[in-house]
Amino acid sequence: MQLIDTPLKDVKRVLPKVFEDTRGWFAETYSQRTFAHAGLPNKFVQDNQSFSRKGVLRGLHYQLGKPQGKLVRALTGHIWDVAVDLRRDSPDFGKWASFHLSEDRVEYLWIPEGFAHGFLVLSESAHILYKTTDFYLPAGERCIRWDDATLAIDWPLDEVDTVLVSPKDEHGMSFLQAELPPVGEPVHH
Ligand SMILES: Cc1cn([C@H]2C[C@H](O)[C@@H](COP(=O)(O)OP(=O)(O)O[C@H]3O[C@H](C)C(=O)[C@H](O)[C@H]3O)O2)c(=O)[nH]c1=O
Repeated sequence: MQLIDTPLKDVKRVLPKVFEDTRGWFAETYSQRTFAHAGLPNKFVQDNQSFSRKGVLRGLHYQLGKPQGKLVRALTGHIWDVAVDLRRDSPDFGKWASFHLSEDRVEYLWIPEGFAHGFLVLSESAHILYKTTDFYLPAGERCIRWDDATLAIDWPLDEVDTVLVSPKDEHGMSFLQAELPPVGEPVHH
């Protein structure tokens, strides 16, 4: 398994070893042992999967109270995935980075607790699978608007005809008003 650093401290691209043969390919896409050896968290308690059509934008979401580290993968389709560092004690506080996740490459994006996460679907549709390090806590859910002026994320809107955002996300907070994770959030794995 290969780990690749990203422009954001602690966000990693994770590429499991792929065994190709004349039939196709096989990969151990998750192994508690392999992740532990690589120094990645290996205690995931929930798997999520969402299906979205082209132009759907989900995010920017994070959770207070039970902060969730996320291991994100595109099973089908192609997304423009975004992580935003909300950790006030991080040198990358307020910084975002984007990543192409697609069915063409067996790749996870590891996004630690303390980040907001979102994605835009660029393909006709996409199935996104992600593992989380803590359970869903509806009362702890927070949303920062995808088009927040301070973050100024340059979503590739020219690659989609329309953008479909949930009513909840339409009413997200601005970055400057958002209730941010407490500093030094206990990171548990
Ligand atoms: C996140 C979640 C949602 N739900 C229920 C609550 C709603 O009735 C329904 C859809 O939820 P929501 O509209 O929040 O789904 P997304 O907009 O895809 O939210 C996710 O989108 C971004 C990209 C993320 O990184 C988060 O994992 C998550 O916030 O599923 C659950 O039952 N469990 C869960 O863990």
